Amino acid sequence: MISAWDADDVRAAEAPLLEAGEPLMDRAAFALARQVLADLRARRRHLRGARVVLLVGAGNNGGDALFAGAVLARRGVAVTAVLVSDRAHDGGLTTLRRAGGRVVDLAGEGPERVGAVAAQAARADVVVDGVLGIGARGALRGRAAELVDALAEALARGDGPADGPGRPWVVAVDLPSGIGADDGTLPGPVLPADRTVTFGAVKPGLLLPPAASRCGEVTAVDIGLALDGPPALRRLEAADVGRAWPVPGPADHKYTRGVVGVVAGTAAYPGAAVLTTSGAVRAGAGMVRYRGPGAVGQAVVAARPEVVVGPGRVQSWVVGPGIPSGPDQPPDADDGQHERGGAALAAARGELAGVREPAPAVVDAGGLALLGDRCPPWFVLTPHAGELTTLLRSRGEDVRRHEVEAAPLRWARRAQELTGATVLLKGGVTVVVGPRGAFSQADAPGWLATAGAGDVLAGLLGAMLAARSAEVVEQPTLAAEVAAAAALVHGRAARRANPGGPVAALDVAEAVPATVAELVGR
Ligand SMILES: NC(=O)C1=CN([C@@H]2O[C@H](COP(=O)(O)OP(=O)(O)OC[C@H]3O[C@@H](n4cnc5c(N)ncnc54)[C@H](OP(=O)(O)O)[C@@H]3O)[C@@H](O)[C@H]2O)[C@H](O)CC1
Ligand SMILES: [K+]
Repeated sequence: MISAWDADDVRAAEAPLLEAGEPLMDRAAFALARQVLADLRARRRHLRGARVVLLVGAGNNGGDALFAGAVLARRGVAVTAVLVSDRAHDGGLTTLRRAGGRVVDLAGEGPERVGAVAAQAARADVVVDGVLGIGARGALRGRAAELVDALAEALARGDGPADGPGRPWVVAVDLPSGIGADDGTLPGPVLPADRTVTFGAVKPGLLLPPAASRCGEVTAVDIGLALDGPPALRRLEAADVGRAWPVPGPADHKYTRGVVGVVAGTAAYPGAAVLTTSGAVRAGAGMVRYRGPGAVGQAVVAARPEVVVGPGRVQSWVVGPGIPSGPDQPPDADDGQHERGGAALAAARGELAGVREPAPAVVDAGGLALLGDRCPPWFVLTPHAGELTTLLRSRGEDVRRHEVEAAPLRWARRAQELTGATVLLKGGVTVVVGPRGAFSQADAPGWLATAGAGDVLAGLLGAMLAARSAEVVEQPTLAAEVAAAAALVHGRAARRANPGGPVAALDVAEAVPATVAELVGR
């Protein structure tokens, strides 16, 4: 598992060590230099003649870059520091100069110099982005923003090193300058990195969309910080999911393995019912019960003979895939699924006569219109950005889809606050927010953005929740972890279904058993 802490928590952890005179910046700078040397060696035969340009801001982020540059200069690398602010770390500057590094004071020169300096940086083997770290406030501004824009243009133009691979390798110091360290937003220009060397702890912004796509490979460096509070964000890895997977034993039967109730699909969208039940069956549900129109039930059983059509005891519900909602639907467009879904959610709340205990519920697509005011945390909503926007607006938030996509953690958190449910926001990177803490999962290939993939995820998640039904109802934070695990399995199944190529949603469901076997077998 990867844990990420907010910038303030990192600062609080740094403070006592700085007080005690611990050389945190030296540790950071040496680790950064070591990584840049390794990256240089991977890109060219000899260090001699290699060129590195440091983009240096006003604070300690720039300090890290300057001290690291001095280490490189002492190894024979031609190092140039470009100062983008009227201040720079004195000690770092002195050390770099003593080591033979050059300094260009771009902040002190006119804007006409920006293009030339950007062109010089574009010809370097490595550009080290040391403009801003966790001290950033808002979008990159001033000469730093001008230089990042000009450099991005030069790179897009194809400028690159004379004697090395096509373009400079960009290494971000602590984080790409200008991203939201805690929320992963991109308030302004950011120089995309090929690698981010982050110190003390991973910051949430490195794992969250949209900023995560600008970070490249994240290398975390231990500089001796003790972060003992709860992380702001976590990312499950394969081993975490394999360890937690409920492997059945000789005493198990379908009810201990978990029965999933599925209310999905309509005569107009029967495929969603097949995909959702397939996801549940292939994830190892003890049994799947389908609720819906007769013709759809027949299509489901034809595709998945394991599925039972009709009512009965369940340990989790999946409500909504393929069920239309919204004001522009003709009244009978849902084929009675709104009523069935409403009853299922009442049962999941433990509020339906004759139902013994509440059960976790996955609420997707048209099911989101059936929620009522408040939900228990064992309800997992699985909207995409458009559905989340509709949900938020229906609860009084004046938000647009592009704003949700620009700040997914913020708006998934808001939806969790407004509904009480656990929220899994689907996207290239999946963000899950529970009553305490959040997850970000980046397991899915872009190929998974295909019709029906969300239906398979809903069924897969339904089976995983059913397998731990009582636990999930008792522990309010567990649903978020199970949802993050489902996103990991879903993404890995898509990769397994057709590595590096297109996948159909049903292929993803078919690949789930082998994916789970590999995780459990680790
Ligand atoms: N604390 C330590 O000893 C260690 C810190 N590490 C590294 O240090 C940075 C954090 O350094 P800090 O000096 O706190 O802040 P930054 O370097 O990130 O930013 C400093 C200045 O940048 C200016 N600023 C702020 N926002 C913007 C913006 N949007 N655009 C342009 N410039 C901006 C601001 O200067 P002003 O003159 O505008 O006030 C800031 O003062 C951390 O990320 C690590 O890299 C070590 O790694 C560990 C030890
Ligand atoms: K930086």
